[in-house]
Amino acid sequence: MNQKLVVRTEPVDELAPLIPRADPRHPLLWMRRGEGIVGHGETLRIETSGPTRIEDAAAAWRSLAAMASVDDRVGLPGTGLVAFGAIAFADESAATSVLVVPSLVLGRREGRAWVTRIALAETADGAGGTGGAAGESDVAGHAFPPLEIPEPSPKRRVPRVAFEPGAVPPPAYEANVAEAVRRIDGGELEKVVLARQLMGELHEEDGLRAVINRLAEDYPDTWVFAVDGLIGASPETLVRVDHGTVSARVLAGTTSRGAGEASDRERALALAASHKDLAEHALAVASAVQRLEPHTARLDASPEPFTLQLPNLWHLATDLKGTLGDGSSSLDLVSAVHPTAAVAGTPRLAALAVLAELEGFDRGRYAGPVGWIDGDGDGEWAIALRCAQVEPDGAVAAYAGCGIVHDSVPADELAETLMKFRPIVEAFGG
Ligand SMILES: C=C(O[C@H]1C=CC=C(C(=O)O)[C@@H]1O)C(=O)O
Repeated sequence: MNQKLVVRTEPVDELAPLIPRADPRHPLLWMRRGEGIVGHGETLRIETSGPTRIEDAAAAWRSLAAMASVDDRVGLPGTGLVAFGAIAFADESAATSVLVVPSLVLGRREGRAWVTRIALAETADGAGGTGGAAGESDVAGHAFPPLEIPEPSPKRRVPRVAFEPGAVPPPAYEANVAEAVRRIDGGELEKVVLARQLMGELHEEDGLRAVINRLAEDYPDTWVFAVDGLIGASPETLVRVDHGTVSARVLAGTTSRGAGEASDRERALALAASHKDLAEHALAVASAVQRLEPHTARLDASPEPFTLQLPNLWHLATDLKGTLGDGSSSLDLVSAVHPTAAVAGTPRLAALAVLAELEGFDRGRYAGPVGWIDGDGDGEWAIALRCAQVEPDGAVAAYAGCGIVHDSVPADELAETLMKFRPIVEAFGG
């Protein structure tokens, strides 16, 4: 007996707001501006690790999807077969990379709402399904349990997690930045992104839904995610594939918000004119373009970086848009672009070596790809920034890092990590 996935998506009346319907203990969620998908249960998971973790996940997903029988009566991004994914940053990380296929997905997009059910079914002949019309009849023959849509739960206060410096406390971070600048000046590399960690403990087992809710309320324009304990609100789209179109948003270069309107505008203007930030940004754009180009028939970048306003800071941003040239899935493109110079540096290998040496801790899934993929390979992936990994024992590790170039100043970079920690620390009640 072989097994294959049977999938049915059907329209339902409004599901808004989505977050109160998420699982409070094991939330699975991908959302921006109130739209997105929430997963419940786990029909199966794919776990990978090591240098080929993304390619292995992409290949496993391709064969699973090819065998699935899908009856999708809505046909929007995020309907039909989907998996939520979180990928470790480094080849040598001890953290696993996962694709989680839920048993129930609740989704909202473009004013429409849907429910997807995903189950494993035995195939008597061992041959599996082939999708299409035959696949649909397989779904029709499958007895899904009666549909139970989780009711929204009342809003709760966020849990209180007290964060302490973890790996690379502030003085060590400043020393790392100074050392990175020395190496850059010595010609070893052009840019390296150095991170540090905060640690805390979550004592409320079912407190994560409130954390996610706070992130979504405070940072509605970011990708709010929860996948296998990785929780965050990232402004950076690593890559998005939708019916042959490809897009990405590259971020690098940061400044604080001003206190009043005039000073805020001045800060944004200064960022847009800062040689240091423009240089840091250009390297991040170049790395993404160079890696995406071989897979696209066309790829356009916004001509000048623009300033992206977030509640906690300003970023320099460049949007990339293009068309797919080679039938890559979104995970294939994730594999091509990760890690960009926004989270590693330039040249890539030299930067990875320097960051591993200076940081000296395992980033886990921080700065790795996080998102979802569907049965056709389309999907949306962000870089896991402004995030924390919550372990089953309640340990919470939050991360933030900065791009270091030749004129970086250690105290300024340390201050920048504080700005970047703000969303996740506040969401945990800090
Ligand atoms: C590495 C992080 O941010 C990256 C993304 C945007 C801006 C960045 C910067 O200005 O340094 C970083 O490259 C982080 O938030 O931990």
